[in-house]
Amino acid sequence: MEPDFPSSGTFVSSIKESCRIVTEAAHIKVEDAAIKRLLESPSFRSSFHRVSGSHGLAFPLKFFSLLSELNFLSVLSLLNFASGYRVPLHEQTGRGAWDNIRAFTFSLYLSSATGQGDLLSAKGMKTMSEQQVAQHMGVTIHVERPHEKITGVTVGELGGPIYELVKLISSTLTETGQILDAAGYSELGGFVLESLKEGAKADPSASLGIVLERLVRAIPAFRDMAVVNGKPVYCFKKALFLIHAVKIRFGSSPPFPIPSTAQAPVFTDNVLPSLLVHLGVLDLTGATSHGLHNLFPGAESEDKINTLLHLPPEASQVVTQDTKKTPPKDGPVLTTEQAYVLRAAAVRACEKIVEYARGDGQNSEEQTWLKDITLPELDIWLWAVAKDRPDYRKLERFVLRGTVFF
Ligand SMILES: Nc1nc2c(c(CN[C@H]3C=C[C@H](O)[C@@H]3O)cn2[C@@H]2O[C@H](COP(=O)(O)O)[C@@H](O)[C@H]2O)c(=O)[nH]1
Repeated sequence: MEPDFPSSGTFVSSIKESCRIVTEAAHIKVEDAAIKRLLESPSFRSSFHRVSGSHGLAFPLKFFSLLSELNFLSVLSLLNFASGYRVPLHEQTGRGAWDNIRAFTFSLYLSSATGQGDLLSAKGMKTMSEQQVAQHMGVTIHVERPHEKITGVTVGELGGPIYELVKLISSTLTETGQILDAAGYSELGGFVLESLKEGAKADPSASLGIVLERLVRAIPAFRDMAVVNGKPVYCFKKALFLIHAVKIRFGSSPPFPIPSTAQAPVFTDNVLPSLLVHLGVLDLTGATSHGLHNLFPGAESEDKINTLLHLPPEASQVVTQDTKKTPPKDGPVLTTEQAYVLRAAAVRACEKIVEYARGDGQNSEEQTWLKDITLPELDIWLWAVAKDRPDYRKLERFVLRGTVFF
C-alpha cells in the first residue's frame, strides 16, 4: 500500500522522521557503544578516506553536451535497482546489479550515438521493449524445460528471474518515457534540470527537498515509500541518489544550480542495512514483531563483529581474484514490509552515526576529520567497503525481488 506524499516542503524531514519512528516501533536498537566500536575500528579508520572517495561516476564516454551527460546520469539513477537479482545476474553475466545497470545504460547511450534513434530520450524510453532491454543487457530471458511429449528434447520459453528483471526495467523506462513525453519533455535530463532550477529559487536549506519533491511527484519509479503497520515510511533512495550523483559529477564547478546534499538521508538499499547488521550497528535481537531477529543468524556474535571490524585478513592477490569470480550467495529473502523496516533502520542508524561523530568530546585531536563526515560519504563507504574486502563480499545481503526501488 502506498501512503500519501509527505506534505509539501517536508520531503527530506519526512524521510528522517518516518524512518526513526518505524525503527523504534520495530525495536531495532542502534546503541552508541556499537557506533563507537565501528567509528574507532581499524576497518573504518583505515579505509574511510580511500573508499568513500571512490565514486565511479565520471564515465569514459564522450557526451554531446552537458544536458546529454545529465540525462545519462538521470536515467542511470532511475534504473539504480535490481539488487534482488544479484545472484542470477552474477550467474549470467559475472557482474552484480550496479555493474549490469551501468553497462546497460552505456549500451543504450552508445547505440544512440550510432544513429539508431536516441534510446535515452523520452520517445526512445517510451517504446523500449523487453527484447531491446535483454539485448542491451546481454542476457538470456528464456528458460529451458523438458518437452512434454518428446523425451530428451528441451524447449525454451520466456521465464526465470532475469526475465522478471527485464520486464521491470522495460516497464520503468516505458512508463517514465510516456510521462515525460506527455508533459512535453524530450528527456529525463531536461526535467531534472528544470527541477534543479526550481530548487535554486528556494532557501538553500530547502533546495534539496524541493528538487526531491518534484522528482518523486512526477515519476512513479521514484515513489519509494510504503505503509508499515499503519505508518508511512519514506525512503526515496533513487531520487536522492540522482541528486547526489549530479553533485558528485558536476558539483566542483556547477554549470547549473545543485543543492547541497551534505544532509541528505542515505540512499537506502539492501547493502546498507545488511552491512550495518554484520558490523554490529543494527541490533535485531529484539525485533521479533516482523521476524527480523531470525534473518541473519549469528550476526550478533561479538567475535564475528570484532573480526570484521579488524583489518582485513592478509589475502594474496589470487585469493582476492577468486572471490570476485565466485558468484555470491543470496541472503534472506524478505517481504516488502521487512525490507522497508530494515531500510528505514539503515537511514536511522546512519543519522545516529553522523550525529555521534559530530558530538563534542568524542574525538581526540588527531581524529577531527571524523567530525566532518557526511551522510552521503558514509553511504558510499558502506556501499563500497562491502565490495572492497573479500570477507565483506561474502557477507549476505538481503533480497527483495519485484521492486524497482533498490
Ligand atoms: N546505498 C547505495 N546503494 C547503491 C549505490 C550504488 C552505486 N554506487 C556507485 C555509484 C556511486 C557510488 O559512489 C558508487 O561507486 C548502487 N547501489 C545499490 O546497490 C544495489 C546492489 O548492487 P550490487 O552490489 O552491485 O549487486 C543496487 O541495486 C543499488 O540499489 C550507492 O552508491 N549507494
